[in-house]
Amino acid sequence: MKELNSDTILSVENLSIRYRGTPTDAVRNVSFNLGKERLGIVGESGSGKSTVGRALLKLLPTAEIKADCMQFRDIDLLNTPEKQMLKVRGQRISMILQDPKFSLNPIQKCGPQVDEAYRNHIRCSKKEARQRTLAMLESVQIRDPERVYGLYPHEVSGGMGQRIMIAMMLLTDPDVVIADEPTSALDVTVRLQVLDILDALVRDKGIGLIMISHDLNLVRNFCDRVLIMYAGQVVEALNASEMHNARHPYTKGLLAAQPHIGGPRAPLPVLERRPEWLEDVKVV
Ligand SMILES: Nc1ncnc2c1ncn2[C@@H]1O[C@H](COP(=O)(O)OP(=O)(O)OP(=O)(O)O)[C@@H](O)[C@H]1O
Repeated sequence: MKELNSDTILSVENLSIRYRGTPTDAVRNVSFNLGKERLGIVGESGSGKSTVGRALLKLLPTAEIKADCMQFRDIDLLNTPEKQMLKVRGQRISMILQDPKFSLNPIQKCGPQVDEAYRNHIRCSKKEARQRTLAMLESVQIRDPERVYGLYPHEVSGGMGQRIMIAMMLLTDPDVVIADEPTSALDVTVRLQVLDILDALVRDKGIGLIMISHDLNLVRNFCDRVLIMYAGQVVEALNASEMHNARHPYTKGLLAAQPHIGGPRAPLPVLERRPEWLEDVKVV
């Protein structure tokens, strides 16, 4: 196992993943470190972003995961038995998914679901869990937590549902949060509120946030660093503020394909893809 320096929470080296029964790796030789920062993983649909996120939590029962290193603090995630993974998952590394509708149980009120998640990890009375839930709901800017506690998932808006999911994920003070398209199902103003909450987690609690998205502009404006994925590989890693200096032709193509409001009217360029980009990838 590697000795991680104090700034590194998570370290991944040459991660490759192949789904059983498929002829090629869905993810190949992906490497990155995560500190107390916002790391974006961006790429088109099918490029392997979510597969990387799920692999970190070993949530891929139908895939083979190989890596030279996949380490969270002093835990070797690759070789950790499932029993210990249960303590890592949801407690020290949490995940938020795109649409709260699919994550919340439709036939149970929202508050008790959060209580239950807490009591799965921490031994405490129902009353203590309820108090913790209400405090967490308040911390994600839900103004009337008592009322929201008693609502069913279909009675809350998408933005409220996503905040409930974030509250659920924060219960155990995780060190790493993997947010997989957390705002794609939300409208623009609610999206900003949710990003604000995630941003505060990095600033105030010092978590490491992995933001998975296909939205280059969102990642560019929100994250500190960005990994660009193309067909299962990271082809470029950049500081978000240096995006305009991208060197890989795929990243340049993605940037050129962004529409500019107010600019001269012109057809958007077609995104070029070349098979040779996948041979001998050196992350630039
Ligand atoms: N359970 C599975 N079995 C087989 N192949 C899969 C499975 N899940 C994903 N894949 C394949 O792995 C590749 C990467 O998929 P993944 O969902 O990680 O991409 P993504 O970049 O997150 O895409 P999206 O933005 O659409 O979610 C795709 O080719 C996909 O078809």
